[in-house]
Amino acid sequence: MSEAVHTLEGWYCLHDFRAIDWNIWKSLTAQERNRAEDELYSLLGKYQQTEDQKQGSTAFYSIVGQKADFVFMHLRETLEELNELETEFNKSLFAQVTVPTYSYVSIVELGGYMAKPGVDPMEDPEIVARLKPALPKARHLCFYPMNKRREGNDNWYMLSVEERRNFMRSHGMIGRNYAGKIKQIITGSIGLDDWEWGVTLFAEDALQFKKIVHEMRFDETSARFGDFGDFYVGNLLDKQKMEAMLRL
Ligand code: VOV
Repeated sequence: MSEAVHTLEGWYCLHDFRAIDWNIWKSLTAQERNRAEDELYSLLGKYQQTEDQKQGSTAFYSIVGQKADFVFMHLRETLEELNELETEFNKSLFAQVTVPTYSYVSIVELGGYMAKPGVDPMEDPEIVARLKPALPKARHLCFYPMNKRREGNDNWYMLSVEERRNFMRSHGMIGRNYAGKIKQIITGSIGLDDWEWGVTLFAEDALQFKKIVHEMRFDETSARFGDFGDFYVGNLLDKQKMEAMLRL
């Protein structure tokens, strides 16, 4: 039996991917479209208020390609609050022109491989800020779920904690090369959704997503043990950008 790594958890996370049914959107009257947009923007205003009160955070991005048109990434203290957000949006007029295409439920996680022994991390404001972050408003977002492989000799969970710590050290060395270029939010989802982690990356330059995933792919941590779900990539949205996207 290998020793489980101690993890720290922060805010719960919901990635809510939606497509817009443009036929329905175009079939509405101008007045109905205005009402639907007003509701959406008032919800965005509420999300910003929650963020200003440090009670959570929401990232709002368009998604390029056919997998979705936009994503809300919500962080909140409890699963109940995420449920309330989802239901409140689903009841909105604007939701009636959207189609849910994917969602992911997880929780902000910091692994314990690099933890300083004897220090209570929850006393460290730095750590707490990383567990309950204000999500970046970077130009681009990339999301994908991933597992650590459990197949034959490539079973991450059968490795000793020493071996895993060494792998994660080399992973972290690569990651550090992207400090200032990529902000990563790792969310754990074992027991919460279909993969073991959600990886959400923020960058001003979308090419950096390709650079870091490519470089990590050659590192044994990912080369041997990384299994990946679908990738989603997109661009920062705000009220003005959404108005332009929705304008007929
Ligand atoms: C953008 C930079 C970046 C940086 C600096 C970075 C650093 C670190 C450190 C120091 C640690 C260990 C924390 C601890 O345990 O103290 C981690 C942890 C983790 N990472 Fe990471 N990662 C980055 C980026 C980064 C990427 C791009 C990916 C996807 C990997 C790929 O192949 O697509 C990733 C994955 C993970 C995961 C799934 C975990 C948890 C693994 C576990 O088993 O617990 N991560 N990550």
